[in-house]
Amino acid sequence: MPLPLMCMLYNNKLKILGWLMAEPIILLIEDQKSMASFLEDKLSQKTDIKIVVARNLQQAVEVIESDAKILVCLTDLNLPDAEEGATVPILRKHRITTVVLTSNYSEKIRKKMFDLQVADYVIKDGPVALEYAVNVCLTMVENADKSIWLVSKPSDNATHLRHLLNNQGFRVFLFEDLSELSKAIKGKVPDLILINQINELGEGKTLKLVQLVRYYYSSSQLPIVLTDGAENVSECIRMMKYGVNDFFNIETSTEEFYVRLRLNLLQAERYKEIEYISQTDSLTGLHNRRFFFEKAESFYQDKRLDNHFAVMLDIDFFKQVNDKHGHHVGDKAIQFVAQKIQQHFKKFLSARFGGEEFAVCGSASSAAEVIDICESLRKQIESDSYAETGVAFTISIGLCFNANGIDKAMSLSDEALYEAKESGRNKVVAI
Ligand SMILES: Nc1nc2c(ncn2[C@@H]2O[C@H](COP(=O)(O)OP(=O)(O)OP(=O)(O)O)[C@@H](O)[C@H]2O)c(=O)[nH]1
Repeated sequence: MPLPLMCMLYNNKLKILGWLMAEPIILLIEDQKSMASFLEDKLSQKTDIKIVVARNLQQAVEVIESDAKILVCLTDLNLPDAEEGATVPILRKHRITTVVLTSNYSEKIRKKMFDLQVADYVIKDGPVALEYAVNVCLTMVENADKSIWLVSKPSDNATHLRHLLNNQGFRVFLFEDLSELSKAIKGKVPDLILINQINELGEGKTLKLVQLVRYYYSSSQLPIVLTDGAENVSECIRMMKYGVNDFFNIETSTEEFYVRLRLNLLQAERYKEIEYISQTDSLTGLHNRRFFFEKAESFYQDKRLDNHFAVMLDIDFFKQVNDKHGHHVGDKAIQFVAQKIQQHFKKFLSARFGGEEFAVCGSASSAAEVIDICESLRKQIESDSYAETGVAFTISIGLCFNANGIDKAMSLSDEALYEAKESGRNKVVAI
């Protein structure tokens, strides 16, 4: 049922505390005005998600009971109407991922908070800690998009690990044996695999599992973390030589577990970013030349595929586009052609080679299919370029079929492109 809007005036700004429908928010519970606005500023510099500030437990409860979807809550440990973390059981009862901030360190309270399954417990002892608290909150929000495969037989330990992962907002999938996992790994992969105890799956099975995962994904692409007791440390270290990224001693603290997970996930994310940058042309988002040759090479060697084709294409008189209309219009023209190549050749491998030169290769059902695609691409550029980019231009296309290897394919399609240019441009030539 829609709730009425609830508002409060804070720092001369109107904060809306209720919505007509579920709106994702970050809830910040902090009684000190200056601290609340500092944290709110820091959060809003880093996210567009709405931040709702409550100054005490009563206001927080109003938000919790509204229709808002609370992605994460950053709460002060002591509030005027809730001392020593009395807010936390209420937040946890509503399954809200909770990060606790406190000014005084107490081991007893810290332990109590982790027993209440908070995602983190941060001591407000300076700007670095506050920055950390803000980053942790945002990491919790991002975790909702991350999946972790927990490999374990059902046990108390597995349930405990599952709770720890859920408290950090991860989506958790349980795998009880190797055969289940070997089927799943060929589909959508998780962000991390967590193996609960080395002998859980049976003698030698953990090594098989690690080898299986590593056959498909490197340790930079998909981290594997192993948890076990102190008695199995040497065996776990041995697994790290064969492809396990990290080992976590189950008897140590929850915080250590979370830090290790975060670092492993972060490393994999950074690797993905670097991999993407190294394979992609930044102007168009198409693959770059290096990636194209790497992929095309293996593709040409695949004997199961036939009807190989390779295309080279280039914008006609592109120098004039730049000279007459400026470099930024030239860039727009390149982006427009790239977008159309992606649409017309979406089943195939395409790339920008540099400048206004592009390439495509693949295995088609027939030569006629490829010639048709090239013709419709050429026609669309001719007819739509002016409306889309502010300058009318055309492209020339050269292509070849069944060449002996990608290098030969590229040089033949380049010859065909040269012929298309020499014989008047704005045409498709196949050799
Ligand atoms: N805007 C823009 N221009 C680029 C980029 N890379 C290369 N160029 C320009 O692309 C032009 C290439 O021109 P040419 O190779 O001489 O060929 P053309 O004028 O297209 O003539 P033909 O291919 O013979 O039809 C040069 O003016 C380069 O400066 C880029 O990333 N952006």
